[in-house]
Amino acid sequence: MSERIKVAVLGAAGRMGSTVVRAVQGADDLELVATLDAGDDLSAAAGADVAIDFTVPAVTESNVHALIDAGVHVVVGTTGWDDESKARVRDHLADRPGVGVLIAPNFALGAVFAMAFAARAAAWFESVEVIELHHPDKVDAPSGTAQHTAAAIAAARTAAGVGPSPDATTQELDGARGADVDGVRVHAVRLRGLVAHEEILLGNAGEQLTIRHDSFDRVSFMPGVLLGVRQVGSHPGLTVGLEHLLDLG
Ligand SMILES: NC(=O)c1ccc[n+]([C@@H]2O[C@H](COP(=O)([O-])OP(=O)(O)OC[C@H]3O[C@@H](n4cnc5c(N)ncnc54)[C@H](O)[C@@H]3O)[C@@H](O)[C@H]2O)c1
Ligand SMILES: O=C(O)C1=N[C@H](C(=O)O)CCC1
Repeated sequence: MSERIKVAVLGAAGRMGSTVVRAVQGADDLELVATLDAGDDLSAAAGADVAIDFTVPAVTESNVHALIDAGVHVVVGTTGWDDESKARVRDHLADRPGVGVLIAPNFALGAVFAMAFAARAAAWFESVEVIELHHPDKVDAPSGTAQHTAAAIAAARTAAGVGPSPDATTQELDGARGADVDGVRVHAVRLRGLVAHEEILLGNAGEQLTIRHDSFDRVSFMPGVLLGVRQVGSHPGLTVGLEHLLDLG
């Protein structure tokens, strides 16, 4: 058998991190060499080939820079990334050829396909809005997935020369029309009992297309996380979105 990939998990005590630890332990080609949570010394991850970060938006970027310095590939599921923080990682990686970082707002395969289908359809519908629905312990809104979805929809509509969704609202309570992500309205629901869900609503005169994805359990993210771990070393530089590993990018 070829050598196993040495894996470190950051945020290992969390909802996602603990699920990832079990998934790595269950994979014959992976070896769990470090589990870290808040307060642990990041240098414990330096012996890994790949580190997986499911921490919190406030710390994920500094974790990634430290791991790049240590020459460790990184698979990032933590959300909260913006254009500036991604640009800083891209610049850092330019000085560390061979190191790969994959940032994916959603590792559930169905969610990645839902985003891709929505972006393809978006140029053909007059109206489009995104609704994301999550458990109430989530700290960021709107979800990273919804922002990634809206950005892809906006890019597809711009490329096709489609204008903004029609909206006659002139009077509103703050927030009633949701957040504006690249011109696409995004609404966030927080409800006990939910895990991670997204609907993309597309409307034309006389018809509606609804694309919906549901993660009922965090195990849904594991095939995508493991795919990222196995492939990140062959994708030097920064990759944003699992779609690029599924030939959907
Ligand atoms: N990409 C995806 O598919 C996907 C799926 C689910 C969740 N997420 C994202 O993953 C992140 C984590 O979600 P969660 O539900 O597991 O949160 P959580 O709060 O359950 O877990 C976060 C963990 O990170 C730990 N942590 C905090 N600071 C740390 C540090 N400096 N070093 C190491 N660990 C640290 C916390 O103690 C906690 O155990 C969120 O940003 C969430 O949006 C992404
Ligand atoms: O539970 C969370 O938190 C999730 N966060 C990601 C996001 O913000 O898109 C992915 C789904 C679950």
